[in-house]
This record gives sequence, C-alpha cells and structure tokens, in this order.
Amino acid sequence: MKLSQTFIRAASTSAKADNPKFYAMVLDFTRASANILETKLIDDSQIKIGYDNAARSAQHEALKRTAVQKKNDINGIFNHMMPCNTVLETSFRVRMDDGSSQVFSGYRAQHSHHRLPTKGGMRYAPDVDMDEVKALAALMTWKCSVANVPFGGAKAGITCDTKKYSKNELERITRAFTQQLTKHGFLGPSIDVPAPDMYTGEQEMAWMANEYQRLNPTELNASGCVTGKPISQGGVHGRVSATGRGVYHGVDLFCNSKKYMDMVGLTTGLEGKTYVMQGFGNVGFHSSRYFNRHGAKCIGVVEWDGCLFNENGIDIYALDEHKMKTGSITGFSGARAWDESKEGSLIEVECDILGACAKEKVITADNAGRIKAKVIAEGANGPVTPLAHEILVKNKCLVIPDLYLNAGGVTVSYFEWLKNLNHVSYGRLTWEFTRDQNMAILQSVGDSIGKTVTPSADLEKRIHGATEKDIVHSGLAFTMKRSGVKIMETADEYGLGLDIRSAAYITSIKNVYECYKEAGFA
Ligand SMILES: NC(=O)C1=CN([C@@H]2O[C@H](COP(=O)(O)OP(=O)(O)OC[C@H]3O[C@@H](n4cnc5c(N)ncnc54)[C@H](OP(=O)(O)O)[C@@H]3O)[C@@H](O)[C@H]2O)C=CC1
Ligand SMILES: O=C(O)CCC(=O)C(=O)O
Repeated sequence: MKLSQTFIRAASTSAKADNPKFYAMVLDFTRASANILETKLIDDSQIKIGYDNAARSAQHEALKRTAVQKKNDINGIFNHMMPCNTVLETSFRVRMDDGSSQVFSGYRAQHSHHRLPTKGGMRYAPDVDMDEVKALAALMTWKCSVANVPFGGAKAGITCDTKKYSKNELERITRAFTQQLTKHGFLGPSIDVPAPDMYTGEQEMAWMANEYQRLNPTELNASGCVTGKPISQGGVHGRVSATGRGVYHGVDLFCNSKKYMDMVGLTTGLEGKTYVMQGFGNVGFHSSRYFNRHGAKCIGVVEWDGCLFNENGIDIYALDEHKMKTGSITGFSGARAWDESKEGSLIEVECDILGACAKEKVITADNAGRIKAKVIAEGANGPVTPLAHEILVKNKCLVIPDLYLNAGGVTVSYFEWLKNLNHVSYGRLTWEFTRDQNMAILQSVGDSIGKTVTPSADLEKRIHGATEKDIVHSGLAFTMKRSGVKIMETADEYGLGLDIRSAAYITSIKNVYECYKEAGFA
C-alpha cells in the first residue's frame, strides 16, 4: 500500500465526538509525522557526489533511482514500522481469598523488534483492552527511540480494578500473568522486559521477577526480566521518581528557552510559575515535587474522585500524606474542594502549566479550546487527542509531548536493566579509587605550594566517586537534555513552530527508519 494512501488522518475521520480509539490516535500522530519525514527523505537523497569511494558508488546508485522508487523504498520500511509486530491476549484463572476462582484477561503487545528486548510498562485497570495496550506499545517504540534508549516498544495490561482485590489476590494475579507471559515467550531479560505503569509499582515488579526466577532457576540474568523492582530485588536507586524527574527536566528545558517562552507569552524559568496537576499518582506527585523544588506553585490538583484548589499554593507533601492515609485527595484541609459541576473543569483554569499526568484522552476537541495553560506537560501517555493537539497549537499553547516528556521512566529502567546484566551496582568499582585520586591531587597541590591543602566542606561531601543515585540522576538529566535539544533542532529544521509533538515523532521515526534501513533485509 502506498504511504500516501495509508497515512490518512485516522482520528479525524473516526472522531465525531472526538473519542478516537487510542491505537488509531497514536497511528494518526505517527503517520502525520512520517508524511513530513518522507518528503524530506526523498529530497535528502538528491545528494551531492562526495569523495569517499564507497559513498560515491552508493550515491551514483541513488541518483539512478527515480523519486517514485525512493518513495517506495521509504514506504516499504515505514509500513513495516507502523503496526505491532507481535501480540498476546490470554485469559487465566486465579484463586480468590474466599476459595472461589476468577478469570482475568491479560495482554502484551510488542510493537517493534528493531531493537531487543522490547520494553514497556504493565497496567492494571478495569477498562484495559488490546487496543489500549497496542497504542501504549507503539508509543513506547517512539519514546525509546527519541530518548536513544536501545529497546523496541511493548506494553502489558490486565483488565482488573485493583481497588477490589486484596494484596494476596493481586500477588496471585501477577504471578499467574507472569506464568502466561513466560509460557508464550513474552518475558525475559533478552526478549521482553515489563515495568510499572498505572496501578502497578515496585511490589508487582518484585512478584514478577520472583516468579520468573522460580520458573527459570538457571537463568543468570533473570532479575533483568523486569525493571522498577525494589532495591532488594535488584532495582536501581531513582526509578520510582524517574518519570516525574524526567518530566521536570523536559519542562525546565523548554521553560528556559526564550524562544519558546516568547511564542507562548511567558517569561523564562520555572520560578514563580503556577501549575495545575491532573493525576496525583506516581508521575503526578513526583513531577510536582520537582516543580515545587524549582520554584513553581501548585494551585490545583485534579483526580477522578475530586479536585482541590488553593491559589496560595498546595502543600503537595501534606497532600501525599493525606492520600496515603485516606486513599483519596478529597477531604484535604490545605485546599478547598473545587466543584466542577458549578465552577467548570479545573484543568481549564488560568495557570501557566497544566500537568496531564493521569491518563489518555483527557484533552479532546471538546475542551481544548477552553484550556488556558500556556504549557501542557504530558506526563501521562496520550492525554491529548490529535484534533485537540491541532487546536492547542493554533491557540499558541506549548504541548510538551508524552513520547519525550515521560521518557525518564524507561531511561532509568534501562539503567536498572544494565545493572542487572552487569551484576554490580553503579559506583561500586570506582568509589574508593576516586577518593584516593582526589586526595592525591590535593596532596600534590599542597606539596607544590608548600602548604597543607584540606578539602572544603563541599568537596569533602563529593570526594568519593559518584553514588548510584548520582549516576542515575546525571544519566537521566543528560538524556532528557540531549533529546530535548535534538527535538528543538528538528522543530527548527522542519519549521514546525510550537508543534513539538511532530518534531519529536519525526526525530524518533527517523532513528527507527535508519536502524531498519542499515540492517537491510533478505
Ligand atoms: N509509572 C511510570 O513510570 C510511567 C507512567 N506513565 C504514564 O503516566 C500516567 C500515570 O501513571 P502513574 O502515575 O504511574 O499511575 P498511578 O497509578 O501511580 O497514578 C495514576 C493517578 O491518576 C489518577 N487518576 C486515574 N484516573 C483519573 C482520571 N480520570 N482523572 C484524574 N485522575 C485520575 C489516579 O487516582 P487514584 O489513585 O485515586 O485512583 C492516580 O492518582 C499513565 O498514563 C502512565 O502510562 C508514563 C511513563 C512512565
Ligand atoms: O520503564 C519502562 O520500561 C516503561 C515505562 C512505561 O511504561 C512508559 O514509559 O510508559
């Protein structure tokens, strides 16, 4: 099928009430950007003849090919890149605490095998289905690629409402699903490596790793079958807060760009900016922590069961404590309850930044025109539909897109997986050596000036080598900065203005395209 025929804006046609299927929505974004990239790739292949012999003969060959042939070559690869490579839908029976049994549906989609293992989280929610898991798996491919994390994309889900099950039942559900994934070849450190997502966390990852190790007792790298584990099970420092920390780095990068802030009419820097946070789970809470630490003020929190507002700022630590104790943000005394039925949607209030950190399709063509925030931080996967995205860009809103902004989680998962394969924690081999080396430098300086040089209090704190936490934090900051800058360069190169989503997709698709192209195929 020709690319131009395939890449019709799927969501636009299926979006009467702007409620596109999630997978169609991700394909829509991907295809729109692939179309832009296709034209550029054809133009770029009108190359000048250089001096290197191998390059020259390839260039002569390229010159002989017509634009149509080039387009067909590109389409051949693009068409292979779009659909999910392999999917698993399985049902399994679990014993409940009262002795009865219940059947659950579980899904795993591996979107792209251009790099292995495939990687992506696992969510438990009452409405999870194959479409949602495929959409999230595709997003993982583009996310890993834009962040230069060497994995293909995948995602898993189990249709279940975690609030209805005991801890023992959740453990049996997780172990049973792990058995299914293992049996069908959808789990393993070199095949497919899940991680936390909505309503899963360290505990579920620990059960999964333990079950996989039980089923594969001789597998040396077994603990690398899943990331987001507790430290005692081979986890890495910093994974729990990594997605939120990455959200902060991405928002900080764009908010410190005069060019982007001028486009949306804000001053640079996070200091003094107000924000509303939708979703106060792992991603929402940790993003808020870093926003606050850098001077931003949380004026509203939105959850499915209630909303809070305080124009003087919400103490997010106290709110977290309250949610831990009561299971909900409602009833928190540090802010007033916002009544959406009378006051309208809280995500539509005047603020600088809206953190969309709950779930997909929360901003659609129906409410996009009423959003007043100048920056939307997509901590969640897929919070904005394609039609809403167009409206927001037209209204001069900077949407920092999911595939880039929430890549901090998978980036640190990558570090955890490497730690598991290396069987050694970060910093262990250099800790003492770095201290001795730094002391030797001070001694040498002292000898040459004839004085004893003692380390300052600050140097004393860092005189040892970097800790695991230091390495993870700096690796994450570097990744977010490098990919953010690359996306800005792509936006400039293609003249995309505030359409950072297309810039991120183009950057990402191009990486995967080059990987397939250079690998060749028989
Ligand atoms: N965890 C990770 O590392 C990563 C997660 N993401 C994405 O971030 C998003 C959130 O995930 P995560 O924080 O891990 O999940 P959590 O389960 O920790 O948190 C989800 C939060 O959103 C709230 N919520 C659920 N539905 C709604 C709704 N309709 N409106 C407002 N709030 C709602 C939940 O409330 P309650 O607790 O009361 O039910 C909860 O506070 C998802 O899209 C996920 O795919 C992306 C990258 C990595
Ligand atoms: O940490 C990971 O492997 C994946 C996290 C995830 O599911 C996501 O980024 O959406």
